[in-house]
Amino acid sequence: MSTRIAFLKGHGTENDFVIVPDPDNAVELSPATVAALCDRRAGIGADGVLHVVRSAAHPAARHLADEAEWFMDYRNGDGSIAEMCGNGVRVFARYLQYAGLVGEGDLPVATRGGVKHAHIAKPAAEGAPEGDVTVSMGRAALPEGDVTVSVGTRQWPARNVNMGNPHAVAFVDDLAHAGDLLDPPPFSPASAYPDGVNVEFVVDRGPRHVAMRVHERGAGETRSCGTGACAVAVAAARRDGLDPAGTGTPVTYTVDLPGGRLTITESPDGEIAMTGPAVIVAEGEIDAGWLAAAGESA
Ligand SMILES: N[C@@H](CCC[C@H](N)C(=O)O)C(=O)O
Repeated sequence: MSTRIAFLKGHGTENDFVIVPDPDNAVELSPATVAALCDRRAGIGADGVLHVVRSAAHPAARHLADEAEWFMDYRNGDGSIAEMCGNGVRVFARYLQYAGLVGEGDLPVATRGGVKHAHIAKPAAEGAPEGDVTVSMGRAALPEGDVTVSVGTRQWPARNVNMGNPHAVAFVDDLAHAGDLLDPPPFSPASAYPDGVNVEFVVDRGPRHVAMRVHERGAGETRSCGTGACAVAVAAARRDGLDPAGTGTPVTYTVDLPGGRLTITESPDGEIAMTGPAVIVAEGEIDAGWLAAAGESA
């Protein structure tokens, strides 16, 4: 009888993930096996994988074990590794709650971008839907330098924002101008993003309210990107002449994505909080033989 590996499927504003609970870091997840799991026709299908490992059991997180028991070993759908995934942290927290490993309230999560602090809210009332999850995402870095993003014959200046992972934020007149986003949008200069970039296209919806589409590095166009929404909120605030630093007043933007809505607040100390839903939709078992063969056939 073939061995089985437990998995769950979850999403945050429709940025979807295969969740692989593996406290002791015993499951071999090569780039090829991750890509096979995320394949929407031959696999389970997802934008990425959340490998749930105890920090003490993973070489990339052992140094964080005193601060956070759990490590989100995040992989993009193509098998590549990214520093951070904002929606992923919310879904990761929801999984730990679902599994009875943590309760509502505060939860530190180790990531390759450092320890992020999540807060799982209580439902609004008895029998109400699950409460949202808020994640302290750290500060945005805004490297100087002109960046240009293009789609077909159109091109736009983009703001370079780093949320632990790289983003290029372009304000456009119409989200349809981003086209079908099947391929990564070209950017220049190439030196701006030596490791690739997530590209956000943004339009205004009202005061401190924007809508966006995103082409994610390693995943293609997705229905939501949490780090991308934070990058967009900061870029929109600076464009609007708003910087909470030193003012004592936080700045909040509502960011609409194809898969839902996120609320992003930048505090006077620069810390960015992202709030949104996180949902576990299914659980099942993966045939370990299939997974091993997927890794070998790549
Ligand atoms: N969807 C994520 C971002 C995942 C990583 C990204 N594709 C990258 O390579 O940097 C989010 O919600 O932040």
